[in-house]
Amino acid sequence: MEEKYYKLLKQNFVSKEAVLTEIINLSAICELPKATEHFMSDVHGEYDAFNHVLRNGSGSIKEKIRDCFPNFTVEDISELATLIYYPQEKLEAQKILFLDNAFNQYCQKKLIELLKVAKFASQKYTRSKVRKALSENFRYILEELLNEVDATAEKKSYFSSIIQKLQQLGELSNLIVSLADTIRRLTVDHLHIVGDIYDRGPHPDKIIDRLIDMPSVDIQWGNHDVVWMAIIAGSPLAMMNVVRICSRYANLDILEERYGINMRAFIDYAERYYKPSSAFVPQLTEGIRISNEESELLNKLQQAAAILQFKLESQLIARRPEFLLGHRDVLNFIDFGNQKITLNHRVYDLISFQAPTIDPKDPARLTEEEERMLKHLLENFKSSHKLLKHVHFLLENGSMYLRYNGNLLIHGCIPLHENGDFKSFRIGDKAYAGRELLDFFDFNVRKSLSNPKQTNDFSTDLLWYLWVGECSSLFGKEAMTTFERYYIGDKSTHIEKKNPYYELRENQEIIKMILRNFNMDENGHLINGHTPIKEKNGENPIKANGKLIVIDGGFSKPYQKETGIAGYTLLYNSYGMQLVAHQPFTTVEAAVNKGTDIISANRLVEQVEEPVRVKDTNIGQSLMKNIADLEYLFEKYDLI
Ligand SMILES: O=P(O)(O)OC[C@H]1O[C@](O)(COP(=O)(O)O)[C@@H](O)[C@@H]1O
Ligand SMILES: [Mn+2]
Repeated sequence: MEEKYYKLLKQNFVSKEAVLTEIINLSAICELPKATEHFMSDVHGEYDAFNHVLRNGSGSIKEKIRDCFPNFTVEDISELATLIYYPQEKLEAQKILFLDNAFNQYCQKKLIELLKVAKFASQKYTRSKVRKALSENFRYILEELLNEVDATAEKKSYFSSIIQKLQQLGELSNLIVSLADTIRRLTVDHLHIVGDIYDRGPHPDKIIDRLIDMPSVDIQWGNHDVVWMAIIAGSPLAMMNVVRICSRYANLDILEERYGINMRAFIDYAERYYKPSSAFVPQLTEGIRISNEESELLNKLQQAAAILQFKLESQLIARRPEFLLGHRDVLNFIDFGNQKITLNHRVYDLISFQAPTIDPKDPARLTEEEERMLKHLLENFKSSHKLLKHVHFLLENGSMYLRYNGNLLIHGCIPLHENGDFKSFRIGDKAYAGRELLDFFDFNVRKSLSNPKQTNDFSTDLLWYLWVGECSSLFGKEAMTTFERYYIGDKSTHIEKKNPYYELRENQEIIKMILRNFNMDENGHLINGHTPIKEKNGENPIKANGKLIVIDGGFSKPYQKETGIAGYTLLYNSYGMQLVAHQPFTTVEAAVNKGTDIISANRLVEQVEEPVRVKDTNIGQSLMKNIADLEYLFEKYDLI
């Protein structure tokens, strides 16, 4: 086996010297500073804000400009940064402002500045990596220009002749756009999305399209992602939940326009059975207006989806006693005649509870019409090419957790008992806890999606458990009180009690224990999303003596009034980790025309004594293994 392996390896090299060259090349890469990782989470469909933070690299671009041009004023930095964030829009705005000649001069000046920044940003990469970051159309010209930007006097005319030619051919603007893209790509090397791309905001689909085009990205699934994935895995229950949330946040466009799902039959059904009710008034983001008619329709759709969700959930609870969700079988606790419900031995009045299609004797039963409609609608969802593409992207590039460069990334939590022990989830005679539990969930997410035709199988049902279950690492609460929030006035029933993890995670010993359970070094960090940090109440996103960082992006507009800011993102480069706080994003126009940025503060999480090098990273570890193999090959070259 060993021998075969080295024979194969040898085929990649024409000579012993070629092996040596590769060893030198890889060893040099290992000594380079570690590239920048960017962490975002809970983007919740807010494409413009997400796109802005992606473009400004949470402040990394401005930092590069500052380091490259120490004499630049704040205004100079902001000007150039805007051009790098939004090159197309910025150039168009400048064109209107200037006469032709002045515009050309502007372009020339900016091109030189951009080349200098690009050269500066490429310092920590190999030439081959920089070449890959240049757009194919302009690769040769850009390489020339990058080489010559600091040209000596005799080469100056060569440099300017290239620029003049580009100007004559009307290509200078395109080159600037391409160079700005390269700078952004060189500044942030890898992106982590720590869950919750979907729901509440209007454009999750655009976010995923953007992620698909990114060179290096991974995703840790959030509860709001898994519930969309569950639809493609065949769950009508997850589908009703998604329809309910889309109606609640006036986002039907995602389904109808973007994913091409025909909602006609469902709309018809909801119109026939439901009247608007105050608990179901759609939640609108500030500044968004809809007509009364639309609002009433969304109201009825939300009610219809909610009732169907509760029926299907009741069926699931009955067929999965092992999920221990019996106490959440709300429809079975209702006294329909008196419009009351008994929860935890207490009786509550139901408010505006409309259930026109429920048979009190068998409340979980779907009517024939509902059976047919749901079957049809599910087929519709499952034949949306775009949705399939997006879910498969999430599946292939995502996981329940990720261990990356010493850090552990998890959207929600690790379920714990109050005493800090791992809380286990029992299925049959096996109990899963900690890392084993997350591996079990991960395995079943993949299994359910490999059998999309099965709708009631264990794996598909488990995806619903991930949405509402007490031992779900994505939910992290005792129970989801959707029913109570809609129909019960007593607010104490609305509370969703968090898993003890959320208190215990303040303690660094707990985080170390979790890292050990994941077979990781205690020096690493745990990175979470999921829970908005209420900065205005003084909550600190850096916990457990710096070992745990919560980066709920707070992008979700409806939640910004609670948090007081638009949330956090994280950067990890060769100098350490920085947490970045963001203000709410306004519009692209304001960003382009006024240079409005949304970064309010950077906070150092940890500064390393020695800059982290590639050899200290995951990629570095595998490069070192390659080097060891190549060294062996080099030594025995003539014998193999
Ligand atoms: O405010 P909304 O959109 O009705 O959602 C409330 C529900 O969202 C949840 O907070 C889950 O969503 P998050 O993952 O964004 O926290 C549930 O616990 C809660 O019942
Ligand atoms: Mn979440």
